[in-house]
Amino acid sequence: MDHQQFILDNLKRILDVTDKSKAAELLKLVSEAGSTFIGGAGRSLLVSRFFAMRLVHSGYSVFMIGEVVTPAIKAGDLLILVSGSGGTATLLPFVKKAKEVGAKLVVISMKKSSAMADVADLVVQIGQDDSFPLVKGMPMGGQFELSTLVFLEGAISELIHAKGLTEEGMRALHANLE
Ligand SMILES: O=P(O)(O)OC[C@H]1O[C@](O)(CO)[C@@H](O)[C@@H]1O
Repeated sequence: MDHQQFILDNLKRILDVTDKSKAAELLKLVSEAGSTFIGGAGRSLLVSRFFAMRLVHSGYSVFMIGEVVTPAIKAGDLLILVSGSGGTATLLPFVKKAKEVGAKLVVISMKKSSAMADVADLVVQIGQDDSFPLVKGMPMGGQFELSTLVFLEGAISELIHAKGLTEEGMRALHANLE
């Protein structure tokens, strides 16, 4: 068995039924926001970090939830949560706080309805409701995490082309204390 091909085939199956127009809707909310706050749990958090870094390289004001220097979210800001289930208990207080202060909420999830999705301004559903059967070799949230990573990389490519961002310009915004 070709395990790399197996993974790529699964990601393609999921992304083929994902609504790609949601990428533009997501980017529009980021561009309209004061600052964008991003988070998730576990491997979903790691995927969200990939996206956050590229938004910084694209010139946006972005914070990861939970860093000691992360400021308060306020009206006009945007909260983006990556959560396959849309119900991870540790993230729900962030949803409540964002709503309380008048920030907008985007949930990137494999479910179109969940505790988070049901109160979101935008749900970016990766795949469809039946796109994530148990697959031996891609345990737990693996299918969601990797297909979300590719979806968000696609969104960044869309942004780069739309805004004419350059390699040099993005590199200049990359951390220089890394
Ligand atoms: O994406 P969800 O549903 O919020 O779940 C996050 C959980 O999934 C995992 O990423 C495992 O796949 C865990 O690390 C984490 O606890």
